[in-house]
Amino acid sequence: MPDNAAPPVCLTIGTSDSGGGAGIQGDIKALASVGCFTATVLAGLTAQNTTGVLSRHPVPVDFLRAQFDAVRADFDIRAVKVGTTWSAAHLLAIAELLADLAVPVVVDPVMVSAAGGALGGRDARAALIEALLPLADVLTPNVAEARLLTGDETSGPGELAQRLIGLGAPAVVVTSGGDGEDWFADGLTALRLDRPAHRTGAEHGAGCAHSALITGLRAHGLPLSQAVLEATALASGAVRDGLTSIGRGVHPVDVLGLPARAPGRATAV
Ligand SMILES: Nc1ncnc2c1ncn2[C@@H]1O[C@H](COP(=O)(O)OP(=O)(O)OP(=O)(O)O)[C@@H](O)[C@H]1O
Ligand SMILES: Cc1ncc(COP(=O)(O)O)c(N)n1
Repeated sequence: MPDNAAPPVCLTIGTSDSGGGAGIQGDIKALASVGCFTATVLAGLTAQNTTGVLSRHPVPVDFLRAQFDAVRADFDIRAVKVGTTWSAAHLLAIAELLADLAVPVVVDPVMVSAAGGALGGRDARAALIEALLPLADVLTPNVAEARLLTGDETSGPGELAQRLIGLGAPAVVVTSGGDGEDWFADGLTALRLDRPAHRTGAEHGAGCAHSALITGLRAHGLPLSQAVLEATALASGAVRDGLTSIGRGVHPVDVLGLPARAPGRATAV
């Protein structure tokens, strides 16, 4: 008999953030916050903190495959997030590995960090559009990434979302960070997602949390539109509650309510 209380397993394919706020580390926390267990496939490592990306080290594609095979052989994966993936070779391998895994795939095409460091090569653009978009459940770029992907340097998030649908994405959320205007489109509807814009300076990891939360909520079986609305509200709350005492740059978001978990503060269950 299926155990309905068992946490669904999600897989995140992306890159380590040594600063702990974004990337794979951010994904694990965001997925845990919505009751998911997370398996990880690393495509690369960064030497990074809240002030920026200091150094980077892609993982060889063969070793990416080995991680995927190990995880796939042992877990019932319910949803996948693809984050920072570095190169066309990594993206093509990921598309091949995911081709027969019939679960929602959330693609967050990360190319720049909140603190400004480059996180991907330009050759990745064509591979992402040709190989990964056809497998995606939803694509979640920010405005800068949507402009890079479409080559449209001037349009706002609503129009960029429509353009990405035109490039083959089945659904898109274009996020606008502190500008507060995110847009959802799925080919049938286009919707502005109203949410507050918080000025806490704690946005490091917001985009990673947002796409990981959509992934986790999809793993629980929520319809895409509901998963997007809930993830938007939760990611926005994580910026509002961000950890402004941590780091000297763009502070990390907090999806877990860490201050309330300190010894003596936690509510007894
Ligand atoms: N200043 C803010 N106030 C409220 N919510 C925010 C803020 N910044 C980010 N968010 C939340 O985080 C989500 C992602 O936002 P953002 O555009 O900053 O992502 P990003 O980090 O640029 O994305 P990517 O991972 O694609 O690089 C938004 O949908 C929103 O819910
Ligand atoms: C390894 C890695 N992946 C993704 C991001 C983007 O996160 P953000 O734009 O929220 O800083 C990052 N900074 N580092």
